[in-house]
Formats: sequence, structure tokens, C-alpha cells
Amino acid sequence: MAKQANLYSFPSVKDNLAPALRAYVISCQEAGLARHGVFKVAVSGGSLPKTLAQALLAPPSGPNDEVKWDKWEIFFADERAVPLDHQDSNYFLLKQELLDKLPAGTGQPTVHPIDTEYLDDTQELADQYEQALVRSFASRDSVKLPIFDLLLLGCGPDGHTCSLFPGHELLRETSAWVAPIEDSPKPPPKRVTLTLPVVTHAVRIAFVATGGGKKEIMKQIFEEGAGLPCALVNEGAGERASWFVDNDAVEGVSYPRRPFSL
Ligand SMILES: O=C1O[C@H](COP(=O)(O)O)[C@@H](O)[C@H](O)[C@H]1O
Repeated sequence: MAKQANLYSFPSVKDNLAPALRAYVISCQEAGLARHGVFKVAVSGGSLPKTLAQALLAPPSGPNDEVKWDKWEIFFADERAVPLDHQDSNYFLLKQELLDKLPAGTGQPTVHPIDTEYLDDTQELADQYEQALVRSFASRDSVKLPIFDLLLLGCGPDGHTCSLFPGHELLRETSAWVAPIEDSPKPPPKRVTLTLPVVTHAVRIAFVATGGGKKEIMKQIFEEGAGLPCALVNEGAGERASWFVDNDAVEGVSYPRRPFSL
């Protein structure tokens, strides 16, 4: 039987989840660097950047605990069609929570925001972002899908991830790497998102979900599946998907937790 997604649950975000997430990200970083000399990662917005900052801005505990920022290439798993300094922008959020707080003297990551010249045309916005992936991952002709070293994803209270929403036709997209959405049920309505095949083909996928507000949807994802976007990622990625959650988010959820180890 195919191995299933890993569920790691921790009593405290700051004291347990964040250090484990850091260790996981660094191990993915080292694997990416060994593979191709860079670390290609895509990140979500929402509550994720804050937890990510807790994990990655902590001082290193030793020589094997270094975040090699200058080797990171950061893409966005989804983005809202708004200017980069807008409160709704996932780029703005990541910048505020993490990028602006990198310690002085640290090498800077290469960050790939959307091209805001195309905000009025979400199809073009998505196509342009796909072209950024093509440039980074080599041509679309030679690469069937971009394979990220790591995706760092959130899970909305309705089971959405990236801007892939429950029941939406975008879940059936098989060709595009990046797709537009103009009717997101969560505002703002206009966005672009990585598609499901790109998400499920990443080398590693880490979901972060915290707080009691997520427990009902976590039950549905892990006990029923029910075609929810997060469950589809679990099904497609199997053991390559790992969930970093606090105990509140999975209270009462029947699914085997694993002790965290690399
Ligand atoms: O709209 C979005 O929501 C999801 C989930 O957000 P959260 O606050 O519940 O963690 C997020 O992952 C996505 O990037 C964002 O655009």
C-alpha cells in the first residue's frame, strides 16, 4: 500500500513546531543544494509566513542548522492580483513577516513576485508567472512539470490550499503550471495559483496548520478526504507530504501521528 502523508503534531508552535519545521526545511534545503546547487521553494500566504518566520529567524543551533538564504529561490504558491505593497498581497506579507527581518549581513534570497504590470488580466498574470517558472526550471518543452524542492503551504478552514478551492474547476487543470482564478470564494476574488499537478509533484510538501479553528477541516481532510484540495495533495503526494500542526488543530482527529524525525 502507498505510504500516506505524515502528520506531526506539537504542543506549542513556538517551542516545538517551529524548531521541527526549521529542521525539516534545512534538510530539504541541503537535499536541493546537493541536487542542483540552489533551493527552489514556493510559499503560501495566510498564517504561514508568521510561523515560518518563527522557524527560520531563530539563531542557528550549530553548523548544520544554517539557513543558506543566498541559495534560496522563492516563488509564491499563490498570489492575489493586487499591487505588491497591498495588505492582501502574499508577497507583502512574506516581506513583512520574514524577508525584511533577515539578519544583517545575511545573503539575500532570489524572490519571484508576480509581474504587477498584468494585474488587470489574470490569465496574462498567470502566464507571465508560468514564464518565470519556465526560466528557472528550464524550458516547458524539456520539463513536463517544475519540480520544487519544497512547497510550504497553508490550509484554509474550508480545506483550500494555494488558491485551489473545494469543488472549483481549477482542481481539474492538468496542463497549466500556473492558473488564474477570478471567483475565489475568499476575498480578494482575483488570484493566480500553482496547479494541482505542480503541487503534487514537488519533492517535498510541508503544510502548516495551527489553532483550534482548523480542527473541523482537519477531521474532514484526514478522516474523509471528500475531494478537498488539501486531501487531494495528500493523495497525490503520499509520504512526500508532511503536516506540521499544533495539538489544537488536530484535537479529536483519528489519524496516526508520527513522532517527528528527519
Ligand atoms: O487565501 C489564502 O489562504 C490560505 C490559507 O490561509 P490561512 O490564513 O488559513 O493559513 C493560504 O495558504 C493562501 O496562500 C492564501 O492566499
